[in-house]
Amino acid sequence: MDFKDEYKQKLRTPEEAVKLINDGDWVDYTSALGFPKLLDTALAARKDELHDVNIRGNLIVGPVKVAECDSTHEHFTYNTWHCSAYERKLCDRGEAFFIPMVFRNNSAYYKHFLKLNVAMMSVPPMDKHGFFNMSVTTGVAAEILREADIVILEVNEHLPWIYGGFDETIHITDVDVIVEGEHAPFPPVPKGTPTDVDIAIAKNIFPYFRNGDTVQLGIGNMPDLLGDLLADSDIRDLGMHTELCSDAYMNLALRGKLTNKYKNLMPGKGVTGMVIGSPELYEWIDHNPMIAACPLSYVNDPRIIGEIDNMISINSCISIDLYGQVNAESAGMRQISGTGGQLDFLEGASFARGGKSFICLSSTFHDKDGNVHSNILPRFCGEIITTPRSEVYYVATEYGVFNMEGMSTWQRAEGLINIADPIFREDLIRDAEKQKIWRRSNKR
Ligand SMILES: CC(=O)SCCNC(=O)CCNC(=O)[C@H](O)C(C)(C)COP(=O)(O)OP(=O)(O)OC[C@H]1O[C@@H](n2cnc3c(N)ncnc32)[C@H](O)[C@@H]1OP(=O)(O)O
Ligand SMILES: CCCC(=O)O
Repeated sequence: MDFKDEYKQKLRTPEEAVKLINDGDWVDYTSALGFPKLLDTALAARKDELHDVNIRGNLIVGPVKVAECDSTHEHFTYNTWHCSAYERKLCDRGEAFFIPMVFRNNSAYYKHFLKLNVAMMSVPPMDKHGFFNMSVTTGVAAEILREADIVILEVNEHLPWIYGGFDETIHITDVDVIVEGEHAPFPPVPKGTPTDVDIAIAKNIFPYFRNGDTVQLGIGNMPDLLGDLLADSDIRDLGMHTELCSDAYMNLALRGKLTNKYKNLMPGKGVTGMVIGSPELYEWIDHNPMIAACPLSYVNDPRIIGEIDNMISINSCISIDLYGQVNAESAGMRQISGTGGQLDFLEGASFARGGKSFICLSSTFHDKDGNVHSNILPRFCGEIITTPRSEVYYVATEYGVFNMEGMSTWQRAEGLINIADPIFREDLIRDAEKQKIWRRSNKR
């Protein structure tokens, strides 16, 4: 059969497609812009006739109608692997639940442990060979589609087609149902304005970069800003191996700083799993031969990352305690984001020849009432530990950079207090003394 005929045969309305979902099913929306907006709306409209349907997704900017329409969870329960700013508000309101994970294992969870009845995701239009591209969600999509009993694709002409290393496409013969419809162009992801503190942290890390380094920039304001600083510098021939491709990489490439020339793994190719950013980024990445999208089971595998010479990993966190434990995902017990790929890249960069990993944080946090809190805490009380103290390498604040590798507890306390805000240092010293991690001869 001609692929176009097969396409027509599998074409349904969103309302017809979601009739395939039954009570007790597990449904998957993949991630970020893979979110199937029309199918979600159609599924939410079936609320009263369905019971105990669970949905998984992550990094979705919303609105997710199945989550918002049923706070009783009798009909729908939405579960996220990694909170976007929108999904953290759902969790705050009890309209979503968080699933702890590391991204390198995301495929394995589906392959070995999870029930999955229906996968529904957005994809760009089919090509002439009958393939659909997994686009900005390649990092997680292939395994989800392989493991689902039923695959429903929602065609969205605004999604870019991204060349891949492997597992970046699905053929129409493996798809059960296709839906089409109207989609608005993607709005830009809101970007924070860099603060003086962000700029100071980025400047502190900057001297550690060398021509030819391969760079992973994590999620958040600081990694993005560092990309801009690198683009303005005279550094040359950077490489890209990252879970998330953001605008920073596009800016580096357009300024001639990102060439992937000296990468010893996949030379000439910038490797990514996911893409989140501006409409310009989606335009730039579309059919761009310098990019190879691959599953996160490959991109985030510390053994793969460890093969990349001069691999530099930059990630942010929310708080760190005097023992060096890193919390990058919660404010107290409030779920802010997730472990994501932080641990994967920290481990991988530490294995790499010439590799380095950085955890960045502002030394303080100003709450909504204007009170100032130290982000360097004596000890954690309910915060989630994203990276254990044994895996943390460089830590950077606006006051400096501290290398924790091989350091004793008293050295960690001293090094971290030295990069805390001066107004909190005396209190932290007193806490360190109480916790028996302060040496009498430590600097005061
Ligand atoms: C992508 C790759 O290649 S691999 C891996 C990268 N991934 C990770 O490192 C995962 C974990 N890290 C992250 O999720 C992010 O880097 C973060 C959350 C640490 C920082 O991201 P940013 O977007 O810069 O965070 P931002 O400063 O906007 O704060 C996010 C929220 O946390 C709150 N918050 C931040 N710090 C604190 C604090 N110390 N106390 C209380 N709340 C806080 C903010 O108020 C905000 O909440 P809101 O949305 O209700 O206003
Ligand atoms: C795609 C970014 C999610 C993460 O923090 O790992």
